[in-house]
Amino acid sequence: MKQQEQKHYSGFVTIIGRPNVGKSSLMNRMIGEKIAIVSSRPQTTRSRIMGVLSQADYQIVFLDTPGIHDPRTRLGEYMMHSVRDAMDGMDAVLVIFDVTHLTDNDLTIATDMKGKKVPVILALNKIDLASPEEILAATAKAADAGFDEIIPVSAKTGSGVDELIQCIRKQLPEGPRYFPDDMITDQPERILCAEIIREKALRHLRDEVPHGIDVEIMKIEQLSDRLTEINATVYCERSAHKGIIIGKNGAMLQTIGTEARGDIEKLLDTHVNLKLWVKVRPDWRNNVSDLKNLGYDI
Ligand SMILES: Nc1nc2c(ncn2[C@@H]2O[C@H](COP(=O)(O)OP(=O)(O)OP(=O)(O)O)[C@@H](O)[C@H]2O)c(=O)[nH]1
Repeated sequence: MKQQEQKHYSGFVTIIGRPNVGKSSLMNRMIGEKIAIVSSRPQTTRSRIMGVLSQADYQIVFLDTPGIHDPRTRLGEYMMHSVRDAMDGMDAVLVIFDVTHLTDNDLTIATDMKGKKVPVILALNKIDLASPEEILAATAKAADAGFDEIIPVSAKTGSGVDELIQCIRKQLPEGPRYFPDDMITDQPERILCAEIIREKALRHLRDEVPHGIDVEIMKIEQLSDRLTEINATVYCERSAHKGIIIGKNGAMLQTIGTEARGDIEKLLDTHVNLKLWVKVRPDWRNNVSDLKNLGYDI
């Protein structure tokens, strides 16, 4: 007797939230791999990053967008465009709030979304930092604001994450596998490598060098089955920053390089010979041709 074919569900889900609420962390937790970079500085995520979660009977394609914020520079405007684009053609929207910093302004998103006719799921993240009473109060506030599906989660501990995935899965229509099971992201390796280096740089330099850091991969060359050579340039806006990034006798750059190399070796599954340079590019964030050179699609 022919077995009845199992139904398959699939869809595109955009992730929206203010900077630093944990969008990248939550997506990484759901996908189970490190795709989006995570740092404690707001606005770490600059471009749309796709993550694919494939199971036997469903496939969820996530788009991680930059946080909602005021456009102040051209880069900021670009990020706002990504958020708007990310809403089009979506099967569901995942809104993420930080349960410890829930503002009335955040809650107006529920009203903004009402007209969109897309299922909206709210993840209240960072519940590991809140008491049960605080979580209950935040959930009640969000329900009053009009959110129908509210799931308290912690990207850090994983609590509530399975429930969140099931809630998203229930919103998906029947559909095909859009991507092969083993594909977890559409980001080219050079972007992932650049993001890893930028994450390490931001982690060590968060106070000394503000946001004007970017990384460009100049070369990725596979020298053998077991060794890849990567040359990358770290850009900063001021010459004073260059010295800080390099550090005393090159110590800071070496620390960034060593940490980045470890993560890149895991990602590429080969040994990596990583060479880093630091260059000053004044005002790169407002310069369209520099943004294009750095891979921003503007
Ligand atoms: N305690 C706790 N910290 C978290 C949790 N989720 C994220 N964080 C931390 O919050 C900070 C921001 O996390 P990200 O995932 O980079 O946040 P994001 O929303 O993607 O940030 P942008 O890229 O700036 O939009 C990092 O320091 C994370 O470690 C959580 O569930 N609990």
